[in-house]
Amino acid sequence: MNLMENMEKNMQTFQQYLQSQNQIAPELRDTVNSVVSACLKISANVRLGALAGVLGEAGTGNVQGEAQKKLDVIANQILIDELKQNPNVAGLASEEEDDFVACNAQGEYLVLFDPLDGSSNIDVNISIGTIFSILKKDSGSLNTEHFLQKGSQQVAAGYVLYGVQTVLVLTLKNGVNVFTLDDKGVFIQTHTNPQIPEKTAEFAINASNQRHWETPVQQYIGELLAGETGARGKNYNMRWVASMVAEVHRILMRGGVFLYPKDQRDPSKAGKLRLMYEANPLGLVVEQAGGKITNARKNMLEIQPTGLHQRVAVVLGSAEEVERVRELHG
Ligand SMILES: O=P(O)(O)OC[C@H]1O[C@](O)(COP(=O)(O)O)[C@@H](O)[C@@H]1O
Ligand SMILES: [Mg+2]
Ligand SMILES: [Mg+2]
Repeated sequence: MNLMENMEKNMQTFQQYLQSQNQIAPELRDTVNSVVSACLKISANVRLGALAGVLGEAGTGNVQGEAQKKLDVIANQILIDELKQNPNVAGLASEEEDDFVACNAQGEYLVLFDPLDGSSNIDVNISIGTIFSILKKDSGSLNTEHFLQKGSQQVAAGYVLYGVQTVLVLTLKNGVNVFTLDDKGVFIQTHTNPQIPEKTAEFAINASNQRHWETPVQQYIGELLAGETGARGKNYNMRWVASMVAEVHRILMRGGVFLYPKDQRDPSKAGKLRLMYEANPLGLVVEQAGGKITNARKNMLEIQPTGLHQRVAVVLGSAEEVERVRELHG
């Protein structure tokens, strides 16, 4: 079936979808729209890569001591410029900014984002993405406390995956919708309410860290690797893209379990991934699609944040596997 025939099957554009969501405030819809507009601009840069001179190192580092790629910096600036222009946005927080950035005093919403997730894949043409979380701002002059809300309080969240196809995945807390970027630069709705199956036989973990894992993770992965001869009684396959956003999309489309556990490389760190702009927004998408997300002990979305750049252990995906990991952690 070609694109025209597909369009005739009443597939709606992202704009039509957003306008139809009148259960949410117009100001929130407008905020979501600004994030998506910024992602379209990021997508244009990602797509051209070396032709636009945007690959390679920026030569700078972020607050977390990570080297920034040129595209990390470009994507961050595109989002900041777009969001500052929107009167509904009170402030933003980004992986690439030390502190929050105040936007418009009268704004009611806060946007938190990882401008580009999967930085190690930028220069090698493997899927990367922008992850975003939107919170409602409480009254008072803007301070860090306004941002430190539990994941369950997010009012919208999602990601744009710059992959083989560019897809926008959005939840407004009434399920999940997936939109695919067409050849005219328009997002068209392509999946409504995908469901993550409860059971799976596919897992994702960076196995090069095995010697640093804690006992419950060693035990869990041991069970999976034992396959049909072990306690789980079935064979498992493994995938590791090294872009969490791409792993989550695979899990959204066909199930699976993803782990980035706490390990002993740096015992002072609770994990590698960040709660506010990686785990929470992707967690809301996963939960809205029937999956689960935990820090191996409790529901991710019920963790009270203590810092904008707080790190967490992450286990997410098909419910049966996430529950097994939690069980092994006692
Ligand atoms: O290189 P590692 O340790 O496997 O880590 C990969 C993980 O790091 C991340 O790239 C972290 O995100 P950033 O690229 O935004 O820093 C995740 O997307 C991914 O799952
Ligand atoms: Mg990231
Ligand atoms: Mg990043």
